[in-house]
Amino acid sequence: MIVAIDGPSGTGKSSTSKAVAAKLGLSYLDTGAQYRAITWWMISNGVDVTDADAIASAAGKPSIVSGTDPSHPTITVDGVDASGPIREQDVTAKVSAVSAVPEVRARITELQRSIAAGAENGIVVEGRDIGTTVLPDADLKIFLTASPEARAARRSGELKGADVHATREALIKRDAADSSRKTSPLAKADDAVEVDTTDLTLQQVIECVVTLVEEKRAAT
Ligand SMILES: Nc1ncnc2c1ncn2[C@@H]1O[C@H](COP(=O)(O)OP(=O)(O)OP(=O)(O)O)[C@@H](O)[C@H]1O
Ligand SMILES: Nc1ccn([C@H]2C[C@H](O)[C@@H](COP(=O)(O)O)O2)c(=O)n1
Repeated sequence: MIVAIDGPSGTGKSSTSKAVAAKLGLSYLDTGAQYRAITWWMISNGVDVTDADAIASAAGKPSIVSGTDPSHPTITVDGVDASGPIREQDVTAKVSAVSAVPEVRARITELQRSIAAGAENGIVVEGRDIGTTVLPDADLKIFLTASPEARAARRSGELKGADVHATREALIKRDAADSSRKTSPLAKADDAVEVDTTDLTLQQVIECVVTLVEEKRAAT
């Protein structure tokens, strides 16, 4: 069972995917963490992230390893735990530019496909282009959405007191960059089930996705 969960930032992809994978005994892959990891490596190694050629030349250098246990997902870069630094503001501000470079996408997509192929009990893979490009033959594709206001409120709560208006603007800017890039943009696959999470609790979204997976399992 391969489940692809895509959607814009703050729609609940990570929280939902981890919980669904844990409940159903599946592996879990956070592909955003991989793009963040390569971005962190570029910044740490002095690569100019406004220079697409420089990013492309360096794209093959870092070794990125993702742990796929949903109760303890991990990510290392060249053997170093990167789970903290990849969430820093500087990485968040630069990840859309780095992830738009085709050589970066080719490298990370190959990694994602090999992780999915090796997941013996099945996997939930979440990101922006999983249903459209990375795993177009996934058994189930889900596209999560939510209003910008709901997403900003969720993120501000997480960032403890962050300005909701500024958070909303930052989310919208990153979604616009991710949706408008030429290579494999953020998009809903034609055969994805869209779930609007604006007025749902996280628990309701998890239950909805678990039901969709169970229905798919029963039908195959
Ligand atoms: N339905 C929901 N209702 C309320 N809060 C939610 C809901 N879904 C997720 N959240 C909360 O919103 C925040 C963002 O969720 P999450 O990180 O899962 O989103 P995401 O889509 O993976 O975002 P990103 O793409 O930026 O990583 C978290 O604090 C999470 O607990
Ligand atoms: N499949 C993916 C996953 C992520 N990205 C890029 C675009 C996002 O803004 C960024 C960070 O993702 P997040 O941690 O917020 O889920 O990574 C992508 O291009 N493709």
